[in-house]
Amino acid sequence: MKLALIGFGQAGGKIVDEFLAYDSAIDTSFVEAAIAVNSATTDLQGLDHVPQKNRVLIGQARVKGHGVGADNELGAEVTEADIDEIQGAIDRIPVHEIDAFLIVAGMGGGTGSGGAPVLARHLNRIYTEPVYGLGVLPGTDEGGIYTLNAARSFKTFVHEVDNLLVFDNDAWRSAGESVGSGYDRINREIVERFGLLFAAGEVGHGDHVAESVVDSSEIINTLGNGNGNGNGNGVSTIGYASETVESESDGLLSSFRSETEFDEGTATNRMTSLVRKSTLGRLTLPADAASADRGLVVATGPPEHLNRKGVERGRQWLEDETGSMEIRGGDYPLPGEDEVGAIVLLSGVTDVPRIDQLQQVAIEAQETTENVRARAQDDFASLVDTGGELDALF
Ligand SMILES: Nc1nc2c(ncn2[C@@H]2O[C@H](COP(=O)(O)OP(=O)(O)OP(=O)(O)O)[C@@H](O)[C@H]2O)c(=O)[nH]1
Repeated sequence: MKLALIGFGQAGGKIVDEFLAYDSAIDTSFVEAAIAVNSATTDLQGLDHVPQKNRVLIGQARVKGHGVGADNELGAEVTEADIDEIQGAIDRIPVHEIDAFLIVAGMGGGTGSGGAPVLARHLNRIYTEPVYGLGVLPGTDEGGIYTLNAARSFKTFVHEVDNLLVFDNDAWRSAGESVGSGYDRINREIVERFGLLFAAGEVGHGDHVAESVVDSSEIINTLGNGNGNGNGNGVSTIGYASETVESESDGLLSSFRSETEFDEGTATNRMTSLVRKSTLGRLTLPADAASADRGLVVATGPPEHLNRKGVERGRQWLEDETGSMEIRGGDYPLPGEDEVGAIVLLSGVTDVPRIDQLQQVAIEAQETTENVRARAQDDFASLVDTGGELDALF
């Protein structure tokens, strides 16, 4: 499917940058346009792929290009004030050629966390195309303010978008990695999963006609349709699993194999177990698959290793697992690749322990912050209080 990507804040911009690198490395282009919005000049300068003219600096009057310092209320305010600047960049996109907007943001900071929901509301008011969000949750070790920001942003963002796709940094961090290299690796993981899904809905592999290619409308129907007012179709998470196979260009063995020798049973069993692995393994946002409302299974890999029966079995398994009748399935053929994979999109998940935990910690952080503020005010008052015996200068 064709997307207009908008990266909000530092994390959002870096992930969109990575999407652009991925999009040009594969031969199915799903990025129609990419914009980066930030209140920090240096973050915009650090991007490699987003075109210069599509980098929008907001909040200059308030923060002079220095960012909002993890204050997401300020992030929302400066976005509101400078929405015309962002609209100016969006006006250059041929919106009639896109299937959806995707706003990408880290939810723990200030600019993306506060600004992304404001932009989602704005876009949903103006355009009929669906507006999706890709929200990144902070690690649990980042501290109270990031958790509080993320919980408040999540609560707001989810109602302003047609679906909120979520990636949890906490579930994907590895011990012993520096923050910088950790994010680079995580960003590649993000882009591989979401990129494969969006590219699947944009198949253009010439004469390789798959048995049942996934269409962008199937992704949109799974995520939730744009009805012009956002209106929350809930939260989505993605699973992915793959296995190396021998591709047709891999030498003698395969060159002797004819169409009729295609091992239907192996391909079917492989795909069924990949769908299970993908659903029950590490999701972008860990969640109980049984709580999903809708789902989509996409089989990827060399067309000679994909069969309709495999997708159908995987789809049926997911139907049983979720108890949902709205599980779609299809192929994304990748000629010449040596991996067969299964992407599982679970939409409308409600059993998400990480969100419950995030909200709980955020409520505690909010209470602590209020108490500390109140105490600090009292302490300050008593610090300067002289019992009325000293006059102020003016
Ligand atoms: N996956 C991923 N997460 C990131 C990356 N950079 C930051 N984050 C996460 O995103 C959160 C928000 O950080 P930023 O995107 O830097 O914040 P911002 O939106 O630019 O806002 P301010 O810096 O406060 O103006 C952090 O708490 C991290 O959890 C990144 O490159 N990849």
